Amino acid sequence: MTAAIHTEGLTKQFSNGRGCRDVSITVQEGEAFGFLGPNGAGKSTFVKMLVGLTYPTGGSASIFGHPIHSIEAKGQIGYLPELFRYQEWLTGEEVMKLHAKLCGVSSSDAKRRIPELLDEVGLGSRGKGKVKDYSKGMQQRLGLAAALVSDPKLIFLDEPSSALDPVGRKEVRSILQRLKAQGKTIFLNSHMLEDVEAVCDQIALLNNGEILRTGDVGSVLQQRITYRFKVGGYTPVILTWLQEETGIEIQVDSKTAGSLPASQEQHSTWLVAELDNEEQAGWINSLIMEQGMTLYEVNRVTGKLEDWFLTAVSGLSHRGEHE
Ligand SMILES: Nc1ncnc2c1ncn2[C@@H]1O[C@H](COP(=O)(O)OP(=O)(O)OP(=O)(O)O)[C@@H](O)[C@H]1O
Repeated sequence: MTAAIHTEGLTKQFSNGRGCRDVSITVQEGEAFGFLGPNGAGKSTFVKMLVGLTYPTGGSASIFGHPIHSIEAKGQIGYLPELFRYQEWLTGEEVMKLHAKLCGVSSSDAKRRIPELLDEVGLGSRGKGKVKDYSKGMQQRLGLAAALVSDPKLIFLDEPSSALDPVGRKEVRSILQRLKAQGKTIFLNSHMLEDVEAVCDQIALLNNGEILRTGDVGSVLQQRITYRFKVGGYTPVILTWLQEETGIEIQVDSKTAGSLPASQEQHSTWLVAELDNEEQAGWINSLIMEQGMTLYEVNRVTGKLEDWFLTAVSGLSHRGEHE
């Protein structure tokens, strides 16, 4: 099967030495690919090369087997840029019509698709209003609808929910999941790791313009995760019982143990355990309470993808921005 995206050593070096270097990836049709990286890592530059907005200075790339910059490649893609800006003097509907026309969408298809898409991104009748009166979040929603107007097979989304509130972010996540279920290929640049976890199959982490790490989201999510339980009425006897009952290594968090006066330590203690899933955390919660301890708080220490990201970039001298 021809890959939706294939790049070999794709490079864009700006005159200041920045950009991205030697990026080789393959994204199969129907896959969702998450491109992560600190600010300035080169993610947008990479996408701009693939959608034909900037020319590579090295390497090669194809979209469904067609060289990037070819009409055949461009005919398959939709793109929501990171720094979106639409014609302020037009209405949302007019922007959509313009994009439909530029993409060669027939007027009957455009007439059907535009109201559907405006509804789907939550703009609905606001599509009749001028872009100049839109909030930034509304403009981003319009950009997402415009990226989908040609019903593209491959959609590049560069930070699609950066301007949205939590409700809007959740809506966009659902749209991405629906697009994926329809078999679309999605290339997602995002700092929203929950979105990447929910939607993507594969991920790559870019740092200083180069791929630092790649992974399969399923495997990353299967990794164990640290939970902390703040309890009252702790005794070593109960802890031993908990460990025997669950077969899980649960320990007093050494960061807090001994740091408080004995009286307070007895009153409130952090227990820490590496768990496979949330069900185990729930099980430990109920056992803690059954044993007469008080459960004050439960923390999932970090998200799993966040762990993967932070571990990869920790200790790097040039995180993101090149010197
Ligand atoms: N036209 C340009 N000329 C010179 N340098 C540029 C140009 N465009 C981007 N850069 C530099 O290239 C590097 C990569 O930028 P890019 O916008 O691709 O990063 P990014 O990973 O998308 O960042 P962010 O997460 O902040 O959006 C940065 O150091 C940036 O300053």
